[in-house]
Amino acid sequence: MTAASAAPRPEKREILKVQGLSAGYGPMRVIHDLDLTVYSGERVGLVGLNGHGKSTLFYAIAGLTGWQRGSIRLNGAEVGGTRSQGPGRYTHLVVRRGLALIPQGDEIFHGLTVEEHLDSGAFTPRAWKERKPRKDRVLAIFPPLVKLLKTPVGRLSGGERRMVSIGRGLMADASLFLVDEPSLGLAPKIGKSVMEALMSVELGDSAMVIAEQNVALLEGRVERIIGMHVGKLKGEASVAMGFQTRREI
Ligand SMILES: Nc1ncnc2c1ncn2[C@@H]1O[C@H](COP(=O)(O)OP(=O)(O)OP(=O)(O)O)[C@@H](O)[C@H]1O
Repeated sequence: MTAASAAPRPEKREILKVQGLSAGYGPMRVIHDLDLTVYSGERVGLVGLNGHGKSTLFYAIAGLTGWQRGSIRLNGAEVGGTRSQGPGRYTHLVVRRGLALIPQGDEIFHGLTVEEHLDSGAFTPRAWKERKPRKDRVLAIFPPLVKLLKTPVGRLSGGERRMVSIGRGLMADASLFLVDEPSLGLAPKIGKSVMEALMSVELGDSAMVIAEQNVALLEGRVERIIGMHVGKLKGEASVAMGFQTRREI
């Protein structure tokens, strides 16, 4: 296709707009007055050391922290505000607005098969209707799972379980995928291949934020890397534009 006949790139859209977000658990404030915007089609790395609030930011977006205040707009709709009725109370509404959270530590069920896990990720009516082509796409991203579809996940290796956990998240009909430390606990080579698989996901109009402690796994692979330090964001740099990524973590 020539440049002249190529379809114009769609305008990038604000998928997530976080403004003035603070969040924590009980008396503890983990996230401090944080702002973040994520656009359609981009993969953003969120890098920070253990305990600096990456998971808490994801939980706050999902409405799973003990408390939070500030604005979180997902696909233009406010899903933030002050939550006083307990973690998880509004999470289904955030999910309906387009969130898929792929949690740290897999959260899988040992007795269920790989296929049952993948199908469980297609829980909205639209995703369920399209689950066959969705599953094919996930299996193309994680080919080792093809032969394991009928195997209970309790029998899989750590790397295979991570593929199942991420694959289940990718089955969702979501526009924002939050992936929490996909390489955690894996051998370096396996962690790298899981990260490469995430990079091969066709985002289309959706977006992905990947929390990771190891900046080297993200460098040169994502559009932006944002450092997180004691509950605040810092050190944003565009790697795709050829700038040197800062290691402010
Ligand atoms: N459910 C919870 N209840 C109370 N405190 C929590 C809870 N989850 C996390 N914390 C605390 O919040 C702080 C930030 O933790 P968080 O898990 O968000 O950091 P992180 O950057 O994701 O690091 P990690 O790699 O450990 O997940 C830590 O002090 C942690 O102990």
